[in-house]
Amino acid sequence: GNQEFGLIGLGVMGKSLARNLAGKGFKLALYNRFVKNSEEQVAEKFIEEFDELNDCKGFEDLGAFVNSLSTPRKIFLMVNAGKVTDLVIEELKPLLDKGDIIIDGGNSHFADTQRRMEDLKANGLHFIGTGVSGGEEGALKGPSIMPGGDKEAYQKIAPYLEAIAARDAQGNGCCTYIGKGGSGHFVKMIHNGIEYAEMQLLAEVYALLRYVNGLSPEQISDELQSWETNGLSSYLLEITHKLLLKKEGEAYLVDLILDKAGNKGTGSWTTISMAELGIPATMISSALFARYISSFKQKRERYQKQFDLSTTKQSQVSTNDLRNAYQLARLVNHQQGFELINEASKQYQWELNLPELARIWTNGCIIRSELMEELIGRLKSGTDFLLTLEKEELAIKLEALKAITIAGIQTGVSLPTHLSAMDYLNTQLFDYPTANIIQAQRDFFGAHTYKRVDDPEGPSHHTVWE
Ligand SMILES: O=C(O)[C@H](O)[C@@H](O)[C@H](O)[C@H](O)COP(=O)(O)O
Repeated sequence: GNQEFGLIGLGVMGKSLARNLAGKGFKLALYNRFVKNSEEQVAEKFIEEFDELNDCKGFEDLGAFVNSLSTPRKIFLMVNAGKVTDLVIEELKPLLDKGDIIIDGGNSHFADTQRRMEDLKANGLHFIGTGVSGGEEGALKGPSIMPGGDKEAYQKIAPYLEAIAARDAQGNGCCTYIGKGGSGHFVKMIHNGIEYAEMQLLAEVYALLRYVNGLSPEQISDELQSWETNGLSSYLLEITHKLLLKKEGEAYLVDLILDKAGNKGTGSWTTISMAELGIPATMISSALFARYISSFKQKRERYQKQFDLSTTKQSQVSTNDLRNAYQLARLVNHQQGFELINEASKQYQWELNLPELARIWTNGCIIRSELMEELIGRLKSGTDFLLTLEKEELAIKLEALKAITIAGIQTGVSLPTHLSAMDYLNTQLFDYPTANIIQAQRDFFGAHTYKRVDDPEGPSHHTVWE
């Protein structure tokens, strides 16, 4: 066939990516399985809707779709992660020829991607697991793309992915070969983890301004907008100050939204991965668990009703402190996220290029921000971003974070990510050992032994404690 690139799955992201690709002049074959009880042919109907899709061909027959593609075939899957992805791959396998390339753009788990890669390799087929970030609008106008897997195969699809990607400050595509195996989906997973904590930090800032300072959503929106000029600009800050202005009649829409946060899995995968890799990205796990706690709405209501405790009236929090605390907590969040990626790169021998990863996250993706621009440089000297701070600057921001977390504790306003940033910093910056007690307790009940401070590299010791 003559169609140069195939795309399977015309959901929200699939349609946006197809229009983006076609808008760049690529001749696409589009496939969407038959939708029950609907006469319409999804792909054909979609093609009729948009001029830029004129050179595209739509299919409901997978065989015809495959035959319409020039070889080696390049087929992009934008279907739900998990079983659906395996199903589509199983249907495709017998129709493909050696050297053909399947690209999975869904939010797949990196272990599934590695499994699929090995299975398809055994059939002479290439598999690229790629993170795609930016939501519906990003996919249409330029997402951030994180492809991992077979480098040779990537060279063959790079022209398509790099053409549709967002542009960084130098005009280069926010798409780069991430590394071997499931590394593309792994870094996308961590992207989402960092996203969770960034979103939660902003929700906590909102809570203090709303419930302690008594500001209206509009006033909070103004305050957050003013932060954009203080090196804090980010996509998430921007959408947060925008959504606070949305009204339904006289009511603010945010006041009509039930406070039970959903999740689709990448945050929990990140939390499992940090436990396996031994990297305490505490802010991400705190953000995930904040969503879990929020989902137990009735239980929370029962507690509030049964105990009806009053909280200490706290004077206003200083917005200066709030901004400084937020800035420091964001740095901790990004440091923890990149430490996790760095450790995975070592343990899984992926040799990831972290400054380059930060570069493709400067635009198109959900965590794009001014800070990410700065991190490109900082990552050249490792992931210890905190160490690059001036002592005075750190001391000022630490005082602010302390004031903010105390305000939360005083008033009962839950601040899980600000608090985990505060505690993470306390453990790093101040020498109040407690793990010696843990070691003694472990040795007491399980003879697990311990090292001695006067001989840290020496033998392990066991004590008969009683
Ligand atoms: O980078 C992105 O474009 C988003 O992160 C995208 O992948 C999706 O919106 C998340 O999966 C939402 O995740 P939750 O449903 O878990 O919040």
